[in-house]
Amino acid sequence: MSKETILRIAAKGDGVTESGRHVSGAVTGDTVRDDGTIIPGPHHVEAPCRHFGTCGGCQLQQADETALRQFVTERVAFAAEAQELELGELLPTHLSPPRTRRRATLHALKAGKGAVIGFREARSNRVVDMRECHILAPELFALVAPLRGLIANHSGRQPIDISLTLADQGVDCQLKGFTAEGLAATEALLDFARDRGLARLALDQGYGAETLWEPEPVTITLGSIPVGLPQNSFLQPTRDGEQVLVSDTGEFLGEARTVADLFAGLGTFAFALADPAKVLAVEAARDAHLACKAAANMRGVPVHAMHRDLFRNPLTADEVSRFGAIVLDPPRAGAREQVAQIAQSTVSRVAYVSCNPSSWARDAKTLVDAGFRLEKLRPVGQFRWSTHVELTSYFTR
Ligand SMILES: C[S@@+](CC[C@H](N)C(=O)[O-])C[C@H]1O[C@@H](n2cnc3c(N)ncnc32)[C@H](O)[C@@H]1O
Repeated sequence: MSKETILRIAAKGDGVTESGRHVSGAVTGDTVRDDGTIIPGPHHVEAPCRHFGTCGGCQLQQADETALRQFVTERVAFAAEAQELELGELLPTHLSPPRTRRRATLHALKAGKGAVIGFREARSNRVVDMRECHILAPELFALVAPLRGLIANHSGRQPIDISLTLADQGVDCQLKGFTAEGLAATEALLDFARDRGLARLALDQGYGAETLWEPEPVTITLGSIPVGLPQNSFLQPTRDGEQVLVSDTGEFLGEARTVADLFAGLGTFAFALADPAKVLAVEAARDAHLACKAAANMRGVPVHAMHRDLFRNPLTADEVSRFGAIVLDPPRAGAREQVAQIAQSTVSRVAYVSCNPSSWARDAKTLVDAGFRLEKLRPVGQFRWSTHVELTSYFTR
């Protein structure tokens, strides 16, 4: 019987052999027989979590640190190669450690007299009843058992989505699909929030998130500025990952005195770069934009927040040309329209942070065709053990 070696892990997490065969569950260095049997190689480890294989939260726990790092690095490097981008320096890949995820959406259902709570199974609506988790920050995981109890005692039977975010004051928790009818139900929720020391508890009963409990305004500190945290706003998934993204952009653009932060969210990059730089922070989500604006005004930070849809109404080439540097961190679709304007501008320094190597590579090609050089590129894996990959990059001309 012939055998083949797994050379790399492909974008969706399968191992791939030299002949291009995809093998689910195999990692770099494994051997696979004709009948599909995987003979574990030096990078194949026992998954740390008992739920691995059923839980849809992780795809790559069978890969050791070296194989994971190689996967994240190659995802980014291959995307660059596919667009024939010439690279100055590939910076070391950053992987977030276990138990650092500071935001997650879990799902829950009543089951018999109890309840199940956890991530969904891959490609299924079934919820895995989470008894351990190696990705969630301990503050989030500590709420899983109490939430199971809360939902078990609840009268409704519809599925519930639970969004958890670790904010400055503790955990911000939103329950979607959880109905609280009557005073006793509301009091039970308030007791829960107080006893668990929640920073905020909000219910979405079909009319948007309504806050039940928020003893002091919930914030997230960006740079050194506490910024109000609106419900459902974007936040980098791990604190250590955010630090790498922020420190890279600071290093890339450190001397620029005027910066436009595009797709700015709450101001993750804007507040880190501001003072000495003056920063224009452009964002389409209204709540995030207002939170950024209020924090900048209250603290007297030189961040000017602008509410604008950069897909339909990107900063024009003339507007872009007024800045010493641009940082952009678009959603997964990338920033085709905005990058076309940057290409036509006279700006010469661009830091591009991305959560999708493919759309990034397409946009990077537009920049390179306009005379930019890709100076630096760093692969980043904040979603440890998953196939989501991020990166920082720096372009000059
Ligand atoms: C990947 S997040 C980055 C946010 C921020 N830079 C950070 O690191 O926290 C992308 C941001 O782009 C915003 N966004 C999505 N579509 C947009 C559009 N068409 N115009 C402007 N901003 C948009 C989202 O609301 C989100 O805040």
